Amino acid sequence: MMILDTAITIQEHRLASLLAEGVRQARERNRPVLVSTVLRAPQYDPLVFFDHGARLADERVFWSSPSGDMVLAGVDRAWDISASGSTRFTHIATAWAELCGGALLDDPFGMMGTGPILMGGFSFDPLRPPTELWAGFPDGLMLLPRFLLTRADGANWLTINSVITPESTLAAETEKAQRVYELFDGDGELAPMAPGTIRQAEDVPEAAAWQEIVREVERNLRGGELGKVVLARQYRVQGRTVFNPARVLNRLRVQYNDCFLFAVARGERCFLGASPERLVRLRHENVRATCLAGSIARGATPEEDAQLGEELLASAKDRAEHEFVVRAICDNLAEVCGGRLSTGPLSLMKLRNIQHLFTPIVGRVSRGRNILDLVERLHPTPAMGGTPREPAMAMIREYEGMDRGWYAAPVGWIDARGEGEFAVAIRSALLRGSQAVLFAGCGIVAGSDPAREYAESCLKLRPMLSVLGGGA
Ligand SMILES: C=C(O[C@@H]1C=C(C(=O)O)C=C[C@H]1O)C(=O)O
Repeated sequence: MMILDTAITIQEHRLASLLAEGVRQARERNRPVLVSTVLRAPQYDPLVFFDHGARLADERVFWSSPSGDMVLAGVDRAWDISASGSTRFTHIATAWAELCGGALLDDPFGMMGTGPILMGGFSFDPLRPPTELWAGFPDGLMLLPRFLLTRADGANWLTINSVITPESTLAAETEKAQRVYELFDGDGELAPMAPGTIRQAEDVPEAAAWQEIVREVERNLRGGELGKVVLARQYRVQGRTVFNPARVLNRLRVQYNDCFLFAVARGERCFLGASPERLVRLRHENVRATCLAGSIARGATPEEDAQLGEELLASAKDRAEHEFVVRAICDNLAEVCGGRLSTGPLSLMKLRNIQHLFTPIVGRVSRGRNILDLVERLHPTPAMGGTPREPAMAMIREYEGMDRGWYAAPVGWIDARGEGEFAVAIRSALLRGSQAVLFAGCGIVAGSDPAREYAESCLKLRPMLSVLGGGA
């Protein structure tokens, strides 16, 4: 047994015998064998763990549910499952179930968010040809981290995953697993980010051109069959120095703690954000989904703020935009929840610089469902695509003229039982070195005003822009 300063205690003989059994089984069964060990971990900041991971590996993932209730920091890849096209969700779910089927688990605790967990995401539209911007982010990519630090209910857990193939050797697998010690090195603090780190920024397309697109789409919506189409745009930023994802996440954690924080880092690119929008959660057959659509600014005073909230609640246009989302989510979940589905009251979700109309949905599914099945049914909701779904997607392809990549698409995790949680990857940016591409979109309905939609998209860019150093 080896005890380190950081008090991570690994029973190395136990890990070694599990790995040896994995090597034996992989050869005997002539297939990959997943081996997973869960340990108690010290009170170490998962974000520091994520930051240290950059020294060790090209691939890192981060997830935090609102208020940090469940934090997952994954470093290095033990395995991945990628997929393209319209079968991407089922392909990944099937391959994952197969891998978990023959797994060797050493987990005396059984805590949610520990053990074998796949983390990653999907592109918004698998029918749109990909571009260089999103290289390394295919239609679907879920990573099994080699090392996963979980914070749940105030305690930390460390999972070490290995996937052993018939070609693996015990010595190589042991050596890879033991690199975990390097992640707990150092003082456990993140260096702060220097303020004013942005040198230059531009709207893509240019503001007037984007408003022209909104105008044209709005014209199409008047009297047509389409109810709503979401149009997005980019804001491209050039930093003074390379953006460090962990420091950016650290600022998001301070300023947007009520959101889902997520990051998927692959080589020099990192997609990250702070999204207020859950797509769906599945835990013990209980489903939760979020309808979020309809937006207005926060007020400078409590009175003004309350007045703006009232204005949003009374706005027929925003209510219509919101209702499309509620109806679609209920319809899509009704197929699996039947009558065990209920819609909470409409209220306001107040975020740091924007407020939204919000309706929670809860339901129950029968045993054996997996979260990816629910993600497939729900994505894209009319909050990100439009309604009806297919014609709205076709219109986005025709008018938007950009590669959304993983923006506005599902990002999250699934465990070995098929449970997990996905958020919608909005309020997000793709970092690459000292460059960042930020994304924001707005629901367009008949009667939408291009200038107001542009202003709303600016509000939605603000969270990422402020943490990148571009003002409040
Ligand atoms: C598309 C975005 O946000 C979505 C669009 C909203 C709207 O149009 O009112 C509100 C919340 C989100 O569902 C984004 O932030 O990029």
